[in-house]
Amino acid sequence: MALIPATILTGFLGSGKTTLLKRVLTEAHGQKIAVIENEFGEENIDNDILVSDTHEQVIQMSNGCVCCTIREDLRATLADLAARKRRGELDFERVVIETTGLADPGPVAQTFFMDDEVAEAYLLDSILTLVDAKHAQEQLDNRVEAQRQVGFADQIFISKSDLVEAPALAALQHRLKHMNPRAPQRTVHFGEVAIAEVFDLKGFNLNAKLDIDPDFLTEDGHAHHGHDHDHDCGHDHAPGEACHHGHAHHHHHDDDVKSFVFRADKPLSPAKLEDFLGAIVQVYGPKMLRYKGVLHLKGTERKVIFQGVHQLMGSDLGPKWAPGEPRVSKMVFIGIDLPRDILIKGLEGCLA
Ligand SMILES: Nc1nc2c(ncn2[C@@H]2O[C@H](COP(=O)(O)OP(=O)(O)OP(=O)(O)O)[C@@H](O)[C@H]2O)c(=O)[nH]1
Repeated sequence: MALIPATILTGFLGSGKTTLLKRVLTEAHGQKIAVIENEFGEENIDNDILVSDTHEQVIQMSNGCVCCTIREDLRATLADLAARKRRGELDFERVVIETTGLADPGPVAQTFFMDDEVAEAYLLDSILTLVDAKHAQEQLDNRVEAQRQVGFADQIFISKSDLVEAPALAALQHRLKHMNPRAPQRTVHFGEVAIAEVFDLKGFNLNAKLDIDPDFLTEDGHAHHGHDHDHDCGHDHAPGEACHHGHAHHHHHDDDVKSFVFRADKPLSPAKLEDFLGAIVQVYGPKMLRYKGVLHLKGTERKVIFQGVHQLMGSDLGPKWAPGEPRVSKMVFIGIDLPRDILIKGLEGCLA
């Protein structure tokens, strides 16, 4: 049986998850979608909103948060849905999990890898994160959950851009890009987004490529993040405008979630790499939110697609390197206070 694609919809409280989901379900004529709703309270308001307008299967998981207390419920719900589909009792083509605004997407994503029954039935398509343009700066300053939701995203949707001025939006986009350079960003007005931009993104499975703006990489390659001039630098200038005072800038936000990229022109040794990454995830796994890469490994003519969440990692053989295509390994790491230099040095030590 074909794997059932699953989408995790996350975003801080009030960021517009339900609004977006409702739009998508309304638009998704002909597609049968099972929705797993997770809310804290007993009253599931979102559920009513969704059910009144659509004919989807909505499974409600209340009284806890899907990422912690009721994670076993999530596993059981997913397994049960798949079993009922197999038996012909339920008919659906994909699953959407809407998490609570305070959920950490990590454990939710891990459910798709850790449990055999779930892993055999589902394919995690992508993690979509809603970011509230009006409130995100403050949420990101104060709430680690909000940061992690951005760090995990395969696609970022920015809601409520109608409520902010263009420079504030640009500053937010800049900040998000530095936290997660891998996730494309797109503004959405009251959830208005084409279904093709929501489903089958294959973001998590990374079948295709790492979409990282090359200029961004050069900028980010420096140890000093001299680019966040637009916040808290103590000088009066418009957001987005560079600060012209001559002192050295630090990363003023001190966002816990940061990212960096490793690149190598020479092939990597599979054995060395496995040893090194295996050791690294033992130590830093809890801080490693997402890491992904396209690798050139010695001994294979095919690209190796590598990805992980916390301690769990996996790799797949991708397509062959095209004739004349530069065989460059690229890996992006997104995490909390990751020791960039240790990781980069270690990876350089893995060259064949
Ligand atoms: N101005 C504006 N408001 C929006 C936009 N998108 C959503 N909203 C409003 O924001 C509020 C919260 O939206 P929801 O979709 O309920 O947010 P949520 O993320 O599901 O909220 P929780 O489930 O409580 O975490 C609602 O009043 C929406 O109408 C937008 O693009 N612009």
